[in-house]
Amino acid sequence: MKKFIEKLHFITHDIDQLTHTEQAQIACEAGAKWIQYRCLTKNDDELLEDINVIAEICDDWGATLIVTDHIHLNGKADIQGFHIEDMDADFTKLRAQLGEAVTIGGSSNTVEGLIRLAKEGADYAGFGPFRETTTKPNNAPHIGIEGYKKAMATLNQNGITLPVLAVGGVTSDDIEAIMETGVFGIAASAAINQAEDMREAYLTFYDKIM
Ligand SMILES: Cc1ncc(COP(=O)(O)OP(=O)(O)O)c(N)n1
Ligand SMILES: Cc1nc(C(=O)O)sc1CCOP(=O)(O)O
Ligand SMILES: [Mg+2]
Repeated sequence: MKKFIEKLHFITHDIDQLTHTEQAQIACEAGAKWIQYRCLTKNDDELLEDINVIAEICDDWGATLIVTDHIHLNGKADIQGFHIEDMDADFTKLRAQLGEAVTIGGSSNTVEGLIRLAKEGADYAGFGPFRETTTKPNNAPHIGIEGYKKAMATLNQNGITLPVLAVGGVTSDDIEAIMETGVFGIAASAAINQAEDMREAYLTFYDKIM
């Protein structure tokens, strides 16, 4: 089932300045239509407490709520989908488990990984890191502008239309060049939620992507 996927995904994160719910509220008030709640530090009760508040915010503002991992919470709150961070996860099995209506996104560091995600029925994929990210430092090579261009050309040659989002260390200054590579959109966290004015930062991203 083809799903609507937004071009700009805002990812919440454990930061000192703002709670996850505050981040979702500010992003939605600024126009966000896609919130990925990424919290890997709380127990289920605490997660559901956050998720129920964020789901209401998303409902009020017409935004899609995606939860990172924690697929056991499916059906326990008004969650539209899950972003699976395990790059080895079997998406065919996940689809069977979660059903057609649930949006399922995956991550990859390679074009081969993107092709696998597409074949296994992922609804979208985060492809990164664009450059170094402090949100989840990792050792994967940076994709960079040329990497996105090459990957998108390969996907096109193979007739793969999976929506690919650039992720990892993206700032508003990068948006134009990234979007010119042919990726579908961008997912970002730190450049928005750690900006001096989060609302302003979200709006800058939004204006440049849309
Ligand atoms: C849209 C989107 N893309 C990528 C990620 C991060 O996923 P991943 O890099 O797999 O996660 P870590 O293992 O680095 O935590 C995301 N959350 N959303
Ligand atoms: C959770 C996560 N992992 C990423 C990776 O590239 O592995 S990017 C990312 C979230 C986005 O991060 P930013 O704060 O840099 O926008
Ligand atoms: Mg990562």
